[in-house]
Amino acid sequence: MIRVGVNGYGTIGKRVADAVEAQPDMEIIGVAKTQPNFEAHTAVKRGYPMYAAIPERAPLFAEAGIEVAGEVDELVAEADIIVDCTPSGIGEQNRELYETHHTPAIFQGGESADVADVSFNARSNFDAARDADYVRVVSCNTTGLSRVIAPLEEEYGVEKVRATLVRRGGDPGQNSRGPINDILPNPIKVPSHHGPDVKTIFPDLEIDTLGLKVPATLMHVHALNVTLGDDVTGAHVRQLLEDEDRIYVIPEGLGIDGAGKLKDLALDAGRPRGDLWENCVWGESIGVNGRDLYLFQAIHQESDVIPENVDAIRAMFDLEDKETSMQRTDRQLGVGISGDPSGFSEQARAEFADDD
Ligand SMILES: NC(=O)C1=CN([C@@H]2O[C@H](COP(=O)(O)OP(=O)(O)OC[C@H]3O[C@@H](n4cnc5c(N)ncnc54)[C@H](O)[C@@H]3O)[C@@H](O)[C@H]2O)C=CC1
Ligand SMILES: O=C(OP(=O)(O)O)[C@H](O)COP(=O)(O)O
Repeated sequence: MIRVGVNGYGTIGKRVADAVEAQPDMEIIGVAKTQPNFEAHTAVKRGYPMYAAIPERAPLFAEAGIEVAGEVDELVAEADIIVDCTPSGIGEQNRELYETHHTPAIFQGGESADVADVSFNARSNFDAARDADYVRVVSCNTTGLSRVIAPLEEEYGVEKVRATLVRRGGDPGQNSRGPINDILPNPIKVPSHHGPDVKTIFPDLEIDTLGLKVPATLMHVHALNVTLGDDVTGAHVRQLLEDEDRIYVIPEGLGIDGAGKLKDLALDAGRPRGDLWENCVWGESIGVNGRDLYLFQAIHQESDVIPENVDAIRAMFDLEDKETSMQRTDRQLGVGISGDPSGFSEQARAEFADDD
């Protein structure tokens, strides 16, 4: 049983904690937080021991009625691995703490690539993280791009990727973010940082990306053009993507015409926090002209990286091969929307219970 600590219990951290706890081969031994806000109370309700990320603030937790199990360095000392889910730039500062205690760590995509030995996407380079001490799970957008590029590259070869990323302005709780009423080229300079980030996973890939930010909190939407190595048909590409567990090809006829209805689908299905761990590719958008493939996909920024963090732990401890780890993660979480979108989580869990 791998003993996991989560440092930084916000949007990503709380989801990672629940996903780890749902696995049979790992457990949460504590989470570190800076303040006793509503998420701290949720952590307590879920039974996660609470550690003070900033020692001087420990008394605030006691005042809020939250028992503190210790300070963050105690959590780091006790854990087999820390998943660092602190805001961009803080993870880099924390690396010294992890090194001091010889505790391996996973960082998130807001950190620069050189924070870790390996940038990770389970589908694309699982084995690169084997036995690594420091791994960075790439950002939500890079994860979304990598999951599509990997099967295309394997099946047809990829000559060039061009992607326009329409990014949500902030997460639902980030009321200080924007824009509120604007459409921002962001970054204005082309290419955006996403292309180079994808190249941390596919070093030889030709890719240009453009980014925008819009007044939405739901999801990112990508418009993708991939020049493939072979002439293909749309139907062939569609089948290839449908065969990927972490890609949901949205069927025609469901009336899902945007990110809002995708989120409704997840909520109707009873998914925790309305999460959509899969890339959501509109089936109707998959179009081919010679070797040029086009498609639209929506990426749920708050949750697509969550299964990747679980797989990164298994890779770093050399617990499973890629396929076994990804399948186990997916089944425990309920990843994989299939025929009946209204009941997929329960169905996936039941299948797993049958298997084990
Ligand atoms: N929210 C998103 O859409 C995605 C975020 N990421 C990356 O994940 C990382 C975390 O992002 P979020 O969860 O969105 O941030 P967040 O702001 O929701 O959560 C970060 C948490 O860390 C806490 N924190 C701040 N300083 C700390 C410290 N010194 N020690 C311990 N905890 C501290 C904050 O109070 C907060 O609870 C970033 O690198 C981000 O770029 C990656 C994919 C998607
Ligand atoms: O890494 C992300 O996006 P990005 O790859 O577009 O920079 C995550 O969605 C977090 O982005 P944020 O820095 O806008 O919170």
